Amino acid sequence: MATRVRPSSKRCAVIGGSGFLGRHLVEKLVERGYTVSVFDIRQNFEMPGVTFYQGDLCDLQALLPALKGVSLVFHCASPSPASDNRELFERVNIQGTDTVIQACTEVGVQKLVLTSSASVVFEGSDIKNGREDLPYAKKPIDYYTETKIKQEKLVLEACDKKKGFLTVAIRPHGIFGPRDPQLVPILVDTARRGKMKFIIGDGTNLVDFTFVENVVHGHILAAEHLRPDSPICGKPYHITNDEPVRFWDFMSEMLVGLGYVAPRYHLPYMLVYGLALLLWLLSLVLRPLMSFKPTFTPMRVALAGTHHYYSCERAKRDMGYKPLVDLKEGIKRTVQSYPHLRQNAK
Ligand SMILES: NC(=O)C1=CN([C@@H]2O[C@H](COP(=O)(O)OP(=O)(O)OC[C@H]3O[C@@H](n4cnc5c(N)ncnc54)[C@H](OP(=O)(O)O)[C@@H]3O)[C@@H](O)[C@H]2O)C=CC1
Ligand SMILES: CC(C)=CCC[C@@H](C)[C@H]1CC[C@H]2C3=C(CC[C@]12C)[C@@]1(C)CCC(=O)C[C@@H]1CC3
Repeated sequence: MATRVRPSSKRCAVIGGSGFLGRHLVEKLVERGYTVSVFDIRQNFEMPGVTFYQGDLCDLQALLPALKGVSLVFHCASPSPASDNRELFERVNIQGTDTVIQACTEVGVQKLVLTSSASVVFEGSDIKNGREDLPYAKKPIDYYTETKIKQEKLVLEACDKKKGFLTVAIRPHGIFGPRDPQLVPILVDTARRGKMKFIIGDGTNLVDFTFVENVVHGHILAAEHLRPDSPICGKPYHITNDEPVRFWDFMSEMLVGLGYVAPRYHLPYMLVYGLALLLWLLSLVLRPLMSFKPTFTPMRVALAGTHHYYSCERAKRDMGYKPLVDLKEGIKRTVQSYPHLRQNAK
């Protein structure tokens, strides 16, 4: 049993704090006067007011020192959604999250804020202004989503006012911004390989893309509203830019901002989805012989060709959430932050 140190309300830990969202969160917390412990499998920056603990969150003994004396923990670590390693997702997102809860209880952490995902309700068909009471996906579209569902349930079910352990889950959608390792880099890579010429479907599908600083704001508001008398205990909250946008308009704006040509030829959604499914099956069958990763996975095609946007009314009502940076400004800041990904960049 670990010894308990009296937790300070301005001391917090960010698990996954070296990642895209995690690092933005750490920077904002420090700006707001928090002392931060980062726990991550890798360390990629240094900052005054931040102590690093390197380790695997599945390892209880490695986690305990990082959480000791801390009253608030943010858990935003996950394997990349681009992976298809089922065992890794189960180990990190399910068993690892169980270990995080165990570590919090052992050292007397009072609040746990989980970064979940709005995709926990997404099954590949349209969601328009979806609220948090939508049922979890019965047929999750990939292992990432399947394990994010189980992870969210674990964290919300662990909320126990009597024991003084309060939890909440933030469900962002399509996070973008400076240093994002996924959306813009994958988009640019696809464009550079000449594969961003086509619009999947009629191009009118609306989607949420959320600027990273708004996601950070939602996390901090949740942490600061998490009290025994608060309605947010044990509940999930959508955090979005509250500005659903056509998926293909958003992608085109990013591409054109970086000097690439916007996609313009339309392809039928079902045709592309069918091809993506076929390629994915082929990659599974051929795995013992050769490894190839299709760019257009069934998940990405579904995300690119359907409506999926979510209401953040509950976050507005219960924690006074309002996006701080609008989509136009978010896109501008993101484009400016990637000079090396511009067309013609050396
Ligand atoms: N990006 C998005 O659009 C969305 C993300 N989310 C959620 O937000 C969270 C943060 O995502 P994002 O910042 O994009 O992801 P990142 O991959 O940038 O950050 C996750 C961090 O967690 C680390 N990590 C992974 N496995 C472990 C482990 N076993 N022990 C300790 N650290 C580990 C990663 O290290 P390494 O890189 O070496 O694996 C990385 O530093 C995730 O929970 C994700 O599910 C939700 C909705 C949308
Ligand atoms: C069609 C194509 C190749 C577009 C390139 C952009 C995509 C890589 C992104 C578009 C929507 C993004 C998204 C996620 C990852 C990156 C995209 C597929 C998530 C799956 C990340 C993790 C989540 O929790 C949900 C996200 C939904 C949107």
